[in-house]
Amino acid sequence: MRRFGLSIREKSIVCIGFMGVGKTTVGKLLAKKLYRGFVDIDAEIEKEFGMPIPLIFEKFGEKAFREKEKELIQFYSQQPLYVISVGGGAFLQQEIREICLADCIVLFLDISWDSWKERIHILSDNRPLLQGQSIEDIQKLFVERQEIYSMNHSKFQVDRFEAEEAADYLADALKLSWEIHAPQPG
Ligand SMILES: Nc1ncnc2c1ncn2[C@@H]1O[C@H](COP(=O)(O)OP(=O)(O)O)[C@@H](O)[C@H]1O
Ligand SMILES: O=C(O)C1=C[C@@H](OP(=O)(O)O)[C@@H](O)[C@H](O)C1
Ligand SMILES: [Mg+2]
Repeated sequence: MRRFGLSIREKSIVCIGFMGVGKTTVGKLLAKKLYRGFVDIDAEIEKEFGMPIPLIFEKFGEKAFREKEKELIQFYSQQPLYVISVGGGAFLQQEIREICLADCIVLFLDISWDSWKERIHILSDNRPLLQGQSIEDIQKLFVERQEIYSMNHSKFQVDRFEAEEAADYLADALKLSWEIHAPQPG
């Protein structure tokens, strides 16, 4: 069921963006800085299936993964005061986009292709959509996905920031915007 009437301070923050941009890492740090709960949807999916993501894809298929992803995001997006890191493909599903954009603060972590390429060697192992793909195919996916990430409330370019610095900046910026949007006395 939907919760209505959450103030901007209470709404959960949903981190979106391409695989490997740092949604899980930065989201976790941000939650700590804002004294919020943290949930990583991929980690929850792994717990529910009792196996890592590549095995879920292999045994049950991407469709089953996406169904569980939707179910969990529909639940957590209705909880107040979380930072929710979703997988890079979650926003492909219209129902996920709509519920997150309606009820949460959607934060797009963006990165340039040149910076992203430097991370590829640490990413392929547990990301089935990167496995066996040429760099050209991955770049195509990267470019195609920009359109779904453009549906956000706020965007942060992570390229030149360490995860800790990015979380610091984001926590300060969010707190400032909450001050600005706070109801004025009288
Ligand atoms: N700002 C950053 N600078 C450098 N490396 C980062 C940064 N954020 C995350 N990483 C590293 O990139 C990898 C992917 O990060 P992760 O948080 O899992 O991304 P995502 O959840 O978006 O797929 C991890 O090894 C992480 O340590
Ligand atoms: O972009 C995607 O379709 C996916 C991204 C992954 O999460 P991260 O974005 O956290 O790597 C994970 O959900 C799964 O491998 C599919
Ligand atoms: Mg992640």
